[in-house]
Amino acid sequence: RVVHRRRYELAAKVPGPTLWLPGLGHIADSMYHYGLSGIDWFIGYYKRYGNVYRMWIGTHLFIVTSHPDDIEAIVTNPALIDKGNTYSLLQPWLGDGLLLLGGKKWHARRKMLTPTFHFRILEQFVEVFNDKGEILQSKLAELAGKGPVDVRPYISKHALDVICETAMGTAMNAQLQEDSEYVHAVKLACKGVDDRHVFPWLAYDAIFRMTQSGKDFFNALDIIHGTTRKVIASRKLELQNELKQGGGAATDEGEADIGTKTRKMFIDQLLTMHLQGADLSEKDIFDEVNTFMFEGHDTTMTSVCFTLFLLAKHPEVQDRVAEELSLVLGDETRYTSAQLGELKYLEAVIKESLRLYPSVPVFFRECREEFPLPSGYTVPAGATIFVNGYVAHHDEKNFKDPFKFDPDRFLPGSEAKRHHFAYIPFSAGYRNCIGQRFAMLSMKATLARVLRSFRVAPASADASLVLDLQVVLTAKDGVHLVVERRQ
Ligand code: HEM
Repeated sequence: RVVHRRRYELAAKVPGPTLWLPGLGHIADSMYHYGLSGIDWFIGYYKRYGNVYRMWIGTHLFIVTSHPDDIEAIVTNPALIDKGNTYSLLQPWLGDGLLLLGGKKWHARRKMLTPTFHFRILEQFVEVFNDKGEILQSKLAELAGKGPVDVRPYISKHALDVICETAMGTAMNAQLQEDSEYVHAVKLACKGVDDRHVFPWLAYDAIFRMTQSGKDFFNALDIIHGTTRKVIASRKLELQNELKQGGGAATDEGEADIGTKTRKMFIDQLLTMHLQGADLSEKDIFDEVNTFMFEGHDTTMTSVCFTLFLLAKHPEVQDRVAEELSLVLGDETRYTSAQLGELKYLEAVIKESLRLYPSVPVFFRECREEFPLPSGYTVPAGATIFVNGYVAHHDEKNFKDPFKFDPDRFLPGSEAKRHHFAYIPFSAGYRNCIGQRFAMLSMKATLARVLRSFRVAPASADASLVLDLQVVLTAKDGVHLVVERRQ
């Protein structure tokens, strides 16, 4: 009871909306002011209350901050690595994968998985990016000259093909099939998670299971999990045979030897560790593969779509990108990781796009003990810290003219001028995105492929996007672009 009283006392010192409907707290207030979905309330609340404010959802307290000093103190604090219940809706899909793990288990797993994202391994994925990119290129060629079209389904299938091949070593050929059961299942599973975020009563399993969305969700998980299980079983058999023949030794850097073509994907690296006696069970591998599939698909897809939209709206920037591409890539049709590394302007464009439209705009930390924030307020024990990167990215204290698309902000040399924790599309500190370098490389490869061959334009001069926060930040009505062949 003392802890509760203290929580209410500390919460009362933090600004926030009046609770005029007990039990519904923030939800009622944000619906009243800003509607049911969308993210307008992020900026709305920032304007009303500043960088730090409180929210009650039911009886649970959230302290929201977008202050870079607070963000730094939070993400670099080893006592603040647990995420609590905020991600529990993903549990049936991802189990105890890295994204959801906490405490010592997370520490050990993170240490074990870090080498699987070594740059030497990522370099080999460029071949996959080339193969899948060529298919995307041929699909977009069919759209050229045909007027505005929603490019998202094309980019989405491409992203799925890339992650299936790199995470599971399996070609799903989503781009080549009209009706893939697996692709359909991934879509339904994402929709189920989205629905549960938008309609809070669906968070209760018993209610969710009675709805069509819930039935679709659990059927979809059966298909997704069944596929992961099958792939693990067959790759394990292959690896066991290869190990018997003397391959697959660990290198002195502790990473799995991925010398042969069939043994380079994430799943093979995890299975090699498992077979060599690491503390990584088959169930752990199952959860990690599902996590990579989930984290590595929608995030990059939505970011590529936003970047294409921004380039369509800013032809002068698109021309500069095209110039850089022709300078660095010449007539090459298969790109190398070294060439992709040289595309500094394209990199600045992607970073600026992630500033304006971060795929993962917010994240959470569970606060078990009172935590004083550098900005002045104290987070009570038992509250959840809500880090709002979206607002930090749109705060004029951090970025001049924050709603303007200006990739020059991210050209080499410019970044040193601002607070290191004002820009956090991949989070930062202990629990930053383990797939960050993979994501940047794959997005560069995709955008280079598209923009080398095509010019994109908006569907109309005043085209704009309605943002929606689903599992990731998305454009609610798709991304409609005119695609033309580049001469
Ligand atoms: C544009 C693309 C991406 C963005 C913006 C992004 C962003 C993020 C963010 C903000 C987090 C922290 C989430 C939190 O603390 O709750 C995160 C974590 C994570 N990301 Fe990414 N991500 C991207 C792509 C990827 C890819 C391609 C992969 C894997 C192939 C991946 C795997 C993960 C994993 C496993 C975690 C959990 C890390 C941990 O807790 O130790 N992400 N990502």
